[in-house]
Order: sequence, then C-alpha cells, then structure tokens
Amino acid sequence: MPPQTPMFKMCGLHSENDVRLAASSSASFAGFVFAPGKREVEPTAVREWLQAHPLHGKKVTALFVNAPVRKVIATVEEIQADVIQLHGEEPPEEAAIIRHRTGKDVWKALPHGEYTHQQIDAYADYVDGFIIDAKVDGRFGGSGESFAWEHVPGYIKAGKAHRLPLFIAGGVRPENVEDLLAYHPAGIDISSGLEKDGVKDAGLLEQLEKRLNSYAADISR
Ligand SMILES: O=C(O)c1ccccc1N[C@@H]1O[C@H](COP(=O)(O)O)[C@@H](O)[C@H]1O
Repeated sequence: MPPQTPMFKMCGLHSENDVRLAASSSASFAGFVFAPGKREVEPTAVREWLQAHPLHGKKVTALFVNAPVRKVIATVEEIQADVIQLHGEEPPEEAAIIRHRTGKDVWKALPHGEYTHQQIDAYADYVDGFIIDAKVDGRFGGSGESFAWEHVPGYIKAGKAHRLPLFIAGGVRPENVEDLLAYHPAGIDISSGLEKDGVKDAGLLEQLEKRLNSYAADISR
C-alpha cells in the first residue's frame, strides 16, 4: 500500500488561545493533559474553551498518567472526549476496564526501550492505538526529547501487524519532522515542538503544516 498522509495530533493545549489555534489547524486530534505538570488543565476550563472554539470533527483526546479510573471516566464525560491516552504505567487490564466503562477509544503511550515490542504485544488486544514516546528519566512525557528514529520502522511494522494506528511522539518539531516523515508513520504527536516560551505558536504550526503539506504532495505524485 502506498504511504498515506500521517494523522497529526496536537497535544498539551493549555489555554483558550491554544484551543483556538488547534481548531483552525489541520490536526485530526487535539490533546489535553490531565496530569501534573506545566500543561495540566482542568476539565471545566477545557469544556468552556471547546464551547467557545468548536473543533469541527477533530477528535478530543484526554491524556492521563496513572490516574484513578473514576477520574478518567468523570473527565471524559465532562469534556466529551473521543480518545483516552494513557501515558503512565497503566497495565493492560486497566486499559481494558477504561475502554469498557467509557466506550471510548483507548491509546497506550509506551516509552521507546528494550521491551517496547513485548509491551505492544501485551496491550494490543485491549487498546485502539499506540503512541511511542522517548523515555526520559523522571518524566512521563511532554519532554521535547526524541528517541532514535531508526527504530521507527520496527514500530510501524508492529502497529500494522496488530492493525492498530501507531503514532510517533517525542521531540517532533517543524525542523525535524521531514526526517520522521521519511519513515512514513501512521501518525505524529506533537506538544513541545509547537511551543515558543511555553505557549503554542501560530508560526511554528504554520511551518509544520507546510512540511506536512509538501510531504502529502510528494507521496501523491
Ligand atoms: O505534554 C505534556 O506535558 C505531557 C505530560 C505528561 C505526559 C505526557 C505529556 N505529553 C505527551 O508526551 C509526548 C511527547 O511530547 P513532546 O512533543 O516531546 O513535548 C506526546 O505524546 C504528548 O502528548
């Protein structure tokens, strides 16, 4: 099958302005972090931002790190999330419970490492997609660090073998996205790489979208 234009997820939206920017972007997924850290947001605020700036078909993604299941369920209901991203050490059984109790798609984020392929196999029956992120000590994600992308083809193959979408995350930026696109991932997930001084930046988004568009034009030739 010829390569497809990758899905693009814009993550870590943490202000009304970020949501406004995401709404006008080509991202298919808009992500909100409900975990401690500089991008943590409150469900009530997210609901208000989404009411003010409807996403017109983009899927709302709620990201959690080892959160209690009841918090996941309540948050997903409040913001009407479409996708739940589990970015901590939630075991496969917990992913299955969350999927069953919410009826939503659940994606498992896994850090790149020695056992990632085994983990993909262990979660594959209980989730609807994967995100492979860089492993950074003391952080669960949003680090702006990349892993060695020569491992990307192996992950793409694993996603295809399980017939699940697999996104590549970690330090993806407008300046390096072409290197990643050369591997033809199904999806890319970006948070830090679209920020200037901690704020999502229209200029960086424009640069990224130019590169995504030119990749799409190249592969359609
Ligand atoms: O964005 C965050 O602050 C965050 C916090 C805790 C867990 C995950 C988080 N973000 C996710 O991390 C990856 C990589 O992000 P980056 O582009 O390197 O900043 C991505 O999946 C974000 O959704």
